[in-house]
Amino acid sequence: MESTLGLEIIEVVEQAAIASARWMGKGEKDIADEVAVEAMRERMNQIHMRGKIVIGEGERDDAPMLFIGEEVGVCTQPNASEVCNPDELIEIDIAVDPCEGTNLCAYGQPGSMAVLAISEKGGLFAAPDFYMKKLAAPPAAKGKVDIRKSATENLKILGESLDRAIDELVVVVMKRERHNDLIKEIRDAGARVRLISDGDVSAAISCGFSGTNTHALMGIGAAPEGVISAAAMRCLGGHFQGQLIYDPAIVKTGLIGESKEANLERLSSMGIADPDKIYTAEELACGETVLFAGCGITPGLLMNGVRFFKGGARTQSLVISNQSKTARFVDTIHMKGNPSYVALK
Ligand SMILES: O=C(COP(=O)(O)O)[C@@H](O)[C@H](O)[C@H](O)[C@H](O)COP(=O)(O)O
Ligand SMILES: [Mn+2]
Ligand SMILES: [Mn+2]
Repeated sequence: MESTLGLEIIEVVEQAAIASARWMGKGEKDIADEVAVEAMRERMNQIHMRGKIVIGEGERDDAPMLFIGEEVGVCTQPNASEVCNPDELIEIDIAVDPCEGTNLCAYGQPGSMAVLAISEKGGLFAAPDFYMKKLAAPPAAKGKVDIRKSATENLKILGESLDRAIDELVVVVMKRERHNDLIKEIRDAGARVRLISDGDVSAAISCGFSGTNTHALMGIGAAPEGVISAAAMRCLGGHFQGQLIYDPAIVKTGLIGESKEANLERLSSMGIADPDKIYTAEELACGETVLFAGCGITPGLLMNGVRFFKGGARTQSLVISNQSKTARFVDTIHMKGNPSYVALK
């Protein structure tokens, strides 16, 4: 699966990022999202694969989305067996966020990316559009930090694991009212906090790479993004844990169903027997083959954003694979028509 898909999915995220980047800074988050969805769908439907969308972020805020259950790829067509070889007919699951950080894109802020994760059927946790408490940390701290522990305890463990003083640690937290106590605790423990308005996928994955000056992600973000982050962190050998949050009183932004009771019922109807379960990266992305792909829309810690020039655009993408154990940064120039020059800078 990996050898054929690895390169093609780069183009899927590249096309989504280019489409979205045309709307960068225009204050139109829904359009930036919609064009990314369309570009992603169009490019995915050219790939010889039998794909099913298991996470299509967008339900929560009525954003345009690739809907859950949607089949994508040439081999989902009725005549698939005539045009696809048997390998390509194996069903694969796909989690997408065509424009992760729509606000960041719409307002020209760093950290917006087109992202997706792929695995064989059943290899990705079909997370409901709920919130998720998350803890991401570098590989050296994997299995040592624990979401059940306090931030103070985890910072101590993190410092020991990374051989750093606590005041040399940077923790990313989303700037939300629900995190006020957490932010205070991290600062009181001596670590530094980088507050972000959106885009916790980039923050989580940055923990998997040294040199990003990002040593942990703590706090509550969206569950679908948690699964995509977990897929990347599983491939990188980093630490990721997630716990679904179903109580609107904890989330405080209000966009989480009607009541705690109704949310619990919804989880149970989805077959989630233990709503408080703490999932590891290996449980959220449990497939034998797991691939993550992302392409920067606006510049971020991991990748450059899309840069347009007269004859096209230049993108930077990242594909991470648990099979080949590679994190491949891909720098691509997309030529439009017959450009009179190709800009390298
Ligand atoms: O920033 C985010 C928004 O994603 P998108 O809708 O694709 O632009 C995500 O990184 C966050 O994980 C998450 O959606 C956010 O935490 C939602 O929380 P809130 O704004 O408090 O409802
Ligand atoms: Mn998102
Ligand atoms: Mn999105």
